[in-house]
Amino acid sequence: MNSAPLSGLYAPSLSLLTDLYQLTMAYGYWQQGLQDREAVFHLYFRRAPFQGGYAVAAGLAHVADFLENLRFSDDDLTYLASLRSAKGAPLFPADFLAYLKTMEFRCDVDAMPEGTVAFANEPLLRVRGPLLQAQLIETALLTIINFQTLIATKAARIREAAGTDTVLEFGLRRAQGPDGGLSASRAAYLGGVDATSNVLAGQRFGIPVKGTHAHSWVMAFEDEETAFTAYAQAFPDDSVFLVDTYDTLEGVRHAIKVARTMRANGHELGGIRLDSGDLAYLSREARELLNEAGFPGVRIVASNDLEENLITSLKLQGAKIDTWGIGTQLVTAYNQPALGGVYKLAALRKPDDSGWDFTIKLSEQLAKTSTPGILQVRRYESEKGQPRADMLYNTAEPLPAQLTIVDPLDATRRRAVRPETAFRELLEPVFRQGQLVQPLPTLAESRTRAHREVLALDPSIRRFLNPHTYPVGLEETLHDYRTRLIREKRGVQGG
Ligand SMILES: Nc1ncnc2c1ncn2[C@@H]1O[C@H](COP(=O)(O)OP(=O)(O)OP(=O)(O)O)[C@@H](O)[C@H]1O
Ligand SMILES: O=P(O)(O)OC[C@H]1O[C@H](OP(=O)(O)OP(=O)(O)O)[C@H](O)[C@@H]1O
Ligand SMILES: O=C(O)c1cccnc1
Ligand SMILES: [Mg+2]
Repeated sequence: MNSAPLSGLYAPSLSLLTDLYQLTMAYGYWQQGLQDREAVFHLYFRRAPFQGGYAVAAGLAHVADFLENLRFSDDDLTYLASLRSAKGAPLFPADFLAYLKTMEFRCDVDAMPEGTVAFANEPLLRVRGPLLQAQLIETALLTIINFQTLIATKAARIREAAGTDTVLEFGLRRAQGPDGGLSASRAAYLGGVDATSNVLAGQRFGIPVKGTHAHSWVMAFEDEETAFTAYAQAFPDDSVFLVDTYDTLEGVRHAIKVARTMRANGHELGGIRLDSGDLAYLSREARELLNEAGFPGVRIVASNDLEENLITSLKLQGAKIDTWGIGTQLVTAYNQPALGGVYKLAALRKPDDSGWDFTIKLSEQLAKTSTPGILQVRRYESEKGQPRADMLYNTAEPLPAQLTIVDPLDATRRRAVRPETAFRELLEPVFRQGQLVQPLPTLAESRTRAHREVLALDPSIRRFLNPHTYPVGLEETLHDYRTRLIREKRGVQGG
């Protein structure tokens, strides 16, 4: 069993997609009789990626798929039974494994729909249910949501830079392995690219697939013109010629020559691709050559280690590029290869079932201290639908009539909410008692949402350099409660 088949990616038996400590804690909870104590966890990140001002939530569809299929197969249990303690005894006793065998997922999950714009410290997802189960799923939820949210956010930034130009994702060859590539293609599409070169992603997720040809195609023929002619023969209406194998502008001239023959035969060349050199200069020169030759409709595709800042710079330089092909920088999130999303316990049912104990994780840094409660995120919006401020509040406590939002890092910064301000509640029911409440949005719908939500943000929050911090605060009574809890846990008797 040294090479499990890759074809099983996202297939039913991913129940062991977890860190060992989730299972050892599960056994411990079970041994202590705590397995069914009701618990609430929140999944959130503490800082938006890429030093940006926002993130695009992604991955929920795969989380739902994982949770719907969460059950331990005989193979899973056989494997767990084979694990040994330091002294060689079984790590997990047979009666615990028997418990896992019959266990059925029955948590409630509320989450931001995919494509929702999210900010630091806001729960993207909330899990409520038996402690053992809610804990057990931590790692799978984080690995799915951290990566897809990261890549969807990168794609949204690239979309921002590219404006209405076409963006193609070319990353599979440089992705973090086959699953990295597959997840990245999905998240990149959700975040705003138009198509992918990844055919498996096209098949699995219905993403449009697109592409040109490689240098090796040109090198396989005696000269460039022959290579272009041959490609046009194979794809008379779908040809984009890569022109930089030998000399880029010579390549453009060869492309024009072949394009003339194509036109004489009733076909049009789709585009040319530039993959090296000064893309601003070469694209301008190529555009002029193509226009002069009567081919203003032939598109110019550019690729070569592109990302949002380069696209912005090339546009400022007057580059004449219609389509951006982006690989490595997008699918590996090159400049920030991980999102630090975390999953924290925020409430536990009292042992006598008389109410909740709200829990907090302290940190030296106030920014890393968690927020207790059963949280909801309320987004206040202007009449035009522009987000103004987000408020986290505890749904387990009554809300006061007059709402005030407090900045958790500086309690002197507060704003009163005018009662007539429109708002949306961002966490929506996804699972109840382990059952999917309703079908999730399609990938295309989530992509539309992402586009709409990012564009609704003020440009000061979207900009790449030193973006403005979007206001996210705690409802005042929650803030006061959290402050009290921090004092108590630190052993300080506060008023
Ligand atoms: N006008 C430009 N302004 C800023 N950066 C550019 C410009 N044109 C290209 N670049 C970027 O500069 C980097 C280096 O380009 P260059 O063509 O030298 O790279 P290369 O990968 O070595 O090319 P080759 O395939 O010929 O080896 C790439 O990331 C490319 O996208
Ligand atoms: O640069 P990326 O954003 O990752 O885009 C994908 C790259 O993959 C292809 O070639 P490859 O890099 O394999 O070879 P090349 O650089 O010699 O063209 C393509 O020509 C791009 O350069
Ligand atoms: O179709 C292309 O042009 C392509 C595909 C993958 C990587 N680079 C380019
Ligand atoms: Mg390259």
